[in-house]
Amino acid sequence: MAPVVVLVGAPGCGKTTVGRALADTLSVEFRDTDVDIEQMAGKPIPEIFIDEGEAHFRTLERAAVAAALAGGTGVLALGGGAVLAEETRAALVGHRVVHLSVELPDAVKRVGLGAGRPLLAINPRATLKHLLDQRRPLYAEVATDTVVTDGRTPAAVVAEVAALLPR
Ligand SMILES: Nc1ncnc2c1ncn2[C@@H]1O[C@H](COP(=O)(O)OP(=O)(O)O)[C@@H](O)[C@H]1O
Ligand SMILES: O=C(O)C1=C[C@@H](OP(=O)(O)O)[C@@H](O)[C@H](O)C1
Ligand SMILES: [Mg+2]
Repeated sequence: MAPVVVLVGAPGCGKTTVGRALADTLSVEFRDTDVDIEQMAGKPIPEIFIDEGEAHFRTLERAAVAAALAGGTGVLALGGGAVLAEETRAALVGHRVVHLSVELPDAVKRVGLGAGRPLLAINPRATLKHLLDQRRPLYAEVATDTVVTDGRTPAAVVAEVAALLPR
């Protein structure tokens, strides 16, 4: 069975937060490929970046996304960079994919100075701007729906995503 919904979007758009709450609302399981990658590697994401580098992380991520899509968990959150892989974009065709969109001001506020995102460890604002510019077309390419998250609470976003799903 396919996941009920796959969430994509930039770091800080709320994939993990909204995904977990949405899964609760729908009484289905929640899966986050970042957690799966950490389990595969046996270490946190920042350590994978430090020890093996981003390319290795992306290899693990492609495998984690493919396994999770085949696994059929209810709500599936991807990492923000998963859509960079052509293979992953192709694998998402036919799934219900919701892009949680966020623009720079809210993304910066939300990711703050948190240590969990190695790509944003240096100059988070400039890096996020670059990531958003590079990835916006890729999120649009894979998404079946887009839900705006700027200035909205996670609960409001959850309700809008839930309303898109078949009952
Ligand atoms: N709609 C929202 N409004 C305000 N803060 C949010 C919203 N969605 C998520 N957050 C907060 O932003 C941070 C990043 O959210 P997270 O779910 O980890 O994003 P992602 O998984 O997309 O990177 C968390 O601290 C979370 O509580
Ligand atoms: O944007 C990215 O390339 C990344 C986003 C992170 O996930 P979130 O989007 O959940 O923060 C995580 O997969 C890793 O740090 C790389
Ligand atoms: Mg996340």
